[in-house]
Amino acid sequence: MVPEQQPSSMPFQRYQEFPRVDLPDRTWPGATIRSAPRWLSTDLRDGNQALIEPMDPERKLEMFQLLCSMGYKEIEVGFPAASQTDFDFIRTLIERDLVPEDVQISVLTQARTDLIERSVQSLVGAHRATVHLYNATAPEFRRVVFDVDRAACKAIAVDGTRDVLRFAEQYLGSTPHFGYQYSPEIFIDTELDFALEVCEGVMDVWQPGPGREIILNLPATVERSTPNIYADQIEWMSRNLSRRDHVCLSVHPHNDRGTAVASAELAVMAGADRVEGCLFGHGERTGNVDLVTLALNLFSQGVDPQVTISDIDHVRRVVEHCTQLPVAPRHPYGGDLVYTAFSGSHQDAIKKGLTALENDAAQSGVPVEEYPWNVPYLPIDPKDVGRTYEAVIRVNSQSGKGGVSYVLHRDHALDLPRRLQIEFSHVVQQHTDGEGGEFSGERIWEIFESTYLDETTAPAVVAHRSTNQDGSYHISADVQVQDEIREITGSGHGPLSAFCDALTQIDVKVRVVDYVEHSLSAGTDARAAAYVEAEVDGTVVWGVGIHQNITTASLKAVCSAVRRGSTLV
Ligand SMILES: CC(=O)SCCNC(=O)CCNC(=O)[C@H](O)C(C)(C)COP(=O)(O)OP(=O)(O)OC[C@H]1O[C@@H](n2cnc3c(N)ncnc32)[C@H](O)[C@@H]1OP(=O)(O)O
Ligand SMILES: CC(C)C(=O)C(=O)O
Ligand SMILES: [Mg+2]
Repeated sequence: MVPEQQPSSMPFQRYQEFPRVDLPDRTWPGATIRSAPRWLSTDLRDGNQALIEPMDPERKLEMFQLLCSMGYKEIEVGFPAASQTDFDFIRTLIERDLVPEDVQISVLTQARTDLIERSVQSLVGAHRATVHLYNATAPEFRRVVFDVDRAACKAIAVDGTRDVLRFAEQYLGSTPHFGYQYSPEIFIDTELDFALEVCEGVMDVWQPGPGREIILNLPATVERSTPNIYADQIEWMSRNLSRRDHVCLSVHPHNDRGTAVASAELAVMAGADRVEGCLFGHGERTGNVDLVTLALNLFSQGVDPQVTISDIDHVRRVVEHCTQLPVAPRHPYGGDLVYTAFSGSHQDAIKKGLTALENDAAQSGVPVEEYPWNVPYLPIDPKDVGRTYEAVIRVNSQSGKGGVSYVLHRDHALDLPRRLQIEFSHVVQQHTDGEGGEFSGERIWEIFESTYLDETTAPAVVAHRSTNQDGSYHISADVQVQDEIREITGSGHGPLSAFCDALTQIDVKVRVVDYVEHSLSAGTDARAAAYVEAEVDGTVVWGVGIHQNITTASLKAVCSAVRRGSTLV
């Protein structure tokens, strides 16, 4: 019987269900995203206004240049009426000609005449610029913050739009590409018919038409609904807006419920043309929607994100420097740990998946980096975003043979036979259980060396000579036994059986059960690894030998098994 959950002591009765949208014929659930939406980065505005320490001009410029280099074409560069620093930064961008020809900068302003005038003034001389006006339209804001009715609330937006037009004519006559964006702030909580009415009023002033688009941005200023309800709201607006062909329908999800990415994706399925957000989800409170995740989610579905994130660590470093806030280790795509597997079964599957990918690519004659990606537990190839496989498999007490042998292969080109993998992973497990924490490649190698390659205890092959007569192999080997070197001789079908025969002269009884060898490198100083599974005094153990000479490597492997067998007995 499953234990019954108990009522919590939380005051959940204080909260209400978010109202649904009456849209029974909604179409978005059947949609697929097949192309990237237009992106707007608001890192320098919404992202910046939420920082403990807002960016100084150098940091702002660094962020702006990063965004341009990634391919963002619409960038909100500040709230110029808010502070001299913001105003001056925008002036610097324009006066020092730092804005690429194909990048449209935008500035945000409240719908207040003096603030609009100052905002428009900040854009004088820009090649491409957008003024972004907002006012809150939700009932609670109308009642509490502005103390206005619907008509007066709409008038704030409409009058503000007139101000924008007026000041643009006055100051920006020479700006070849001037754009306008309006946001009914708190759209998510605004009655849909009223949001529509305000947007229509704004459009009546702006008069969108061919060659004269308007951006209507519908923010989830505070994310309060499940993403499907936001998607319904967007589909409803998209269907009901007039002049739809000349409207760029934009969304601006925040992440209060942790579902901003889903909200943005469903909103695009519901008809949104454009998404506003910040790199790694910076922004007010829990942040704006994360543009990096959105882009790489598209990428992982075979859709060109139209921004380049080929070196995600570089993007992350710049963002961390500019925001002075860290990206969390588990942050999608960019966190330190997101391409790492610690647990045994994951490591095993990844290791097999990577090998299969290489084999499949080789068989079809396609370079592996172009071959369709399909590796368990890794939604994208870390290399596509500039990560190496170094950190993919890391070893701790949760790890199994796959991880340990992957690390040995990665760092030392050793291909341990399966049963040796099992044996050695138990050895490592004893250490991880005892010592705890993560085991580096160096630490694993140390354990491997001391377990299999340490020749300080007897027996150890010092030299060997052999002859092959009458179909029989004769060996004479100098073997270190305690403090002396003994010459032992033996015969067999090959070096291994002859050596095992010779070892009986020093009272060692060993029978080879399995033998595997492979080369470790190419060229004149090529080395080989030999693995011997042997029964030593009734115990079956593995031994490993590494040497330029493959016969020497195999004899060393036998001695390694003998040493290991005698310690275990
Ligand atoms: C959801 C968002 O992220 S919106 C963007 C938020 N970002 C910012 O506010 C950062 C920059 N803002 C600022 O620095 C300041 O707010 C300033 C300089 C623009 C204005 O400062 P102040 O004049 O002191 O006004 P304050 O910030 O207190 O704003 C509140 C006043 O503006 C009014 N107001 C607020 N938003 C708007 C708006 N979008 N349109 C018109 N009026 C508005 C309020 O009703 C209130 O008016 P009241 O004083 O008559 O009651
Ligand atoms: C100004 C608007 C677009 C905003 O940032 C919000 O509503 O979150
Ligand atoms: Mg916002």
